Amino acid sequence: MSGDPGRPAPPYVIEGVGLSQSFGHTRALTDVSLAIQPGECLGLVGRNGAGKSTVVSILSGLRRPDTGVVRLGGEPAPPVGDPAAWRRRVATVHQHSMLVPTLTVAENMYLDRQPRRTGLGRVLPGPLHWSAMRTGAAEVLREWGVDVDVTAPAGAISVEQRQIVEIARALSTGTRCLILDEPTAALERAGVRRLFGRLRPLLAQGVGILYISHHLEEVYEICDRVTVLRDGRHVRTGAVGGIGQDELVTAMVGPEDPLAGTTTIDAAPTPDPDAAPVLAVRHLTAADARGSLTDVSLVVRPGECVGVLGLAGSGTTTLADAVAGLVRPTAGAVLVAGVPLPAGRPDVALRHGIGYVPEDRHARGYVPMLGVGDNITMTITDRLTRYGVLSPRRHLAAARRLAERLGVVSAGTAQPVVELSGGNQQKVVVGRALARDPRVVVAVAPTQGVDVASKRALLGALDEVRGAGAGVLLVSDDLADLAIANRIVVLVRGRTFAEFVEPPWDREALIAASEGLGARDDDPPGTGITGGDTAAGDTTSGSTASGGGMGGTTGASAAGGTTGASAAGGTTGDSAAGGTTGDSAARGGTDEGGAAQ
Ligand SMILES: Nc1ncnc2c1ncn2[C@@H]1O[C@H](COP(=O)(O)OP(=O)(O)OP(=O)(O)O)[C@@H](O)[C@H]1O
Repeated sequence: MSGDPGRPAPPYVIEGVGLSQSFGHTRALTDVSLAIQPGECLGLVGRNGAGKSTVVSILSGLRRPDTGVVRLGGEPAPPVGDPAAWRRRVATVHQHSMLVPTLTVAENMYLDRQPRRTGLGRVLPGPLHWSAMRTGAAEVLREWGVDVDVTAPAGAISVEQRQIVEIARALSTGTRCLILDEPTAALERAGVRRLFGRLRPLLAQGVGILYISHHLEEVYEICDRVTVLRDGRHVRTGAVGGIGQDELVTAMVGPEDPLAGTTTIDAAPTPDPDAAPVLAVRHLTAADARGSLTDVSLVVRPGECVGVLGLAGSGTTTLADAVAGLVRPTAGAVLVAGVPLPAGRPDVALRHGIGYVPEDRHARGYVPMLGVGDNITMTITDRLTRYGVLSPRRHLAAARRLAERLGVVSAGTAQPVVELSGGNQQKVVVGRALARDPRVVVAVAPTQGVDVASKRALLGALDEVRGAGAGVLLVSDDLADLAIANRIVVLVRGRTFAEFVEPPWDREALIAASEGLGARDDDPPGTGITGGDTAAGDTTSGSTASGGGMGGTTGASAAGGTTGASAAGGTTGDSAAGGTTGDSAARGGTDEGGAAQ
């Protein structure tokens, strides 16, 4: 590890020395070395395409480097091609789900190590002990606080649940070396807290962890040291306490990168409050395993970005899917520019101007073997044809323009998307959603897995769309994403719980609201949200003018329905809880009055 004066003494739990790897003309890694001591958590950071996942596949035994060696506990690693031997020594949670979707959650938890009933040793192993597998899996997942049916196929559970199953599976093998490649990308805050709560005792027991994340605050929270890669090369390694966040970002992007600290997102301009909504969601009710919706109403006006925040299972992704036609609601309506969309018809939603960035980019976002150009122009092929034949010239020009707009780094528009780094795949997905100049962009976690600088570029692209008069419905629990929002609607257990109408956003108030909590202790009287437990059916949601950096909030939820909005249907009522201001009610987009315009 060149340039690391504090290099720990061997034996290392895992050590990669002089690793180099090329893919065709792409040099993914050049002479990278890193090592992890027992009980140490090493962060590995770098921009999209810096080579982090390539390091992970080499250190997990999935790929033999062109040059360099891997040692585990000071000894040579098993040969590539003996995955079972590697799995006993190194537990890896990859960026892409490695669960077998057709097997049950319990079967996935015990892949390769199924418990068996007593047999006759090696000669005649006993039959699989299915009930032990189910009970064991349920127990581990209960410890993680995940309510998953272990007999359900892994393909049927949510992205977040899948990720937790993978992490729990990796940790339950008793390994001394754990590699986590963006483990929190699909986790909400409570999940991240739980994850860190699990990692700390493991570190105390001497397990070494390689931790990859684009969330730098996590690196500062859990890692002892951090290694920075740039363009496949080792740039720096040091104790996290000795490297400030700005320094870390500069090391990642390079001092002369135009994105280094310059691009900021300006405060969102206020859209015309009297403009007819470009998107209206009316009394939407939908059942879905990933979170149901009950009577949710909201509007998005031209030039407006409405953020939607909520914990996993709160219904935020179901709302996005229902607007995009991928979930069929049981009641309610979605209108684009006043025209009701038929339920469950994504093709019609697309034609009416909905651009969609799905949560699960690997399953729904792109066709892996198709090139960047084919993927990014997929929603506009009708516009690129002449006399029924695709015009190669127009196709190439559109592909280049879109890839450039999103800053997709690839070997060219013909490169299959499967070969791109995770963050660049995400840019292709966003590019595809924006290609058709949509009236409304519905984006779920659009910056997931994207590096800090590219994040600004992606959010900038959404901001631009909004600036050009489209509406944006932005579902994200990354509060940095929500910086571009004009309003933020918070869902709790499928219902609208609160609405924040005036930036700048108060981080703590947003988090509290998403967890169904009311005013913070330190809020002055008369400010903040007073929200009860929506399940109790007796919610009292107040609203306020801005105070303490928090915009006015107007709660609107549940059967109590003291705030008229969606539950009462039809009017925006003042809150009985007091503190309601005309401002928040007038601008509150959940009012059906707005939706009806
Ligand atoms: N199978 C492959 N075929 C061709 N090129 C590849 C392949 N896998 C990775 N690459 C290239 O190697 C480089 C490093 O990619 P890698 O996935 O390791 O980056 P990363 O740092 O993990 O990025 P991200 O943060 O976006 O996940 C990229 O230029 C990528 O396009």
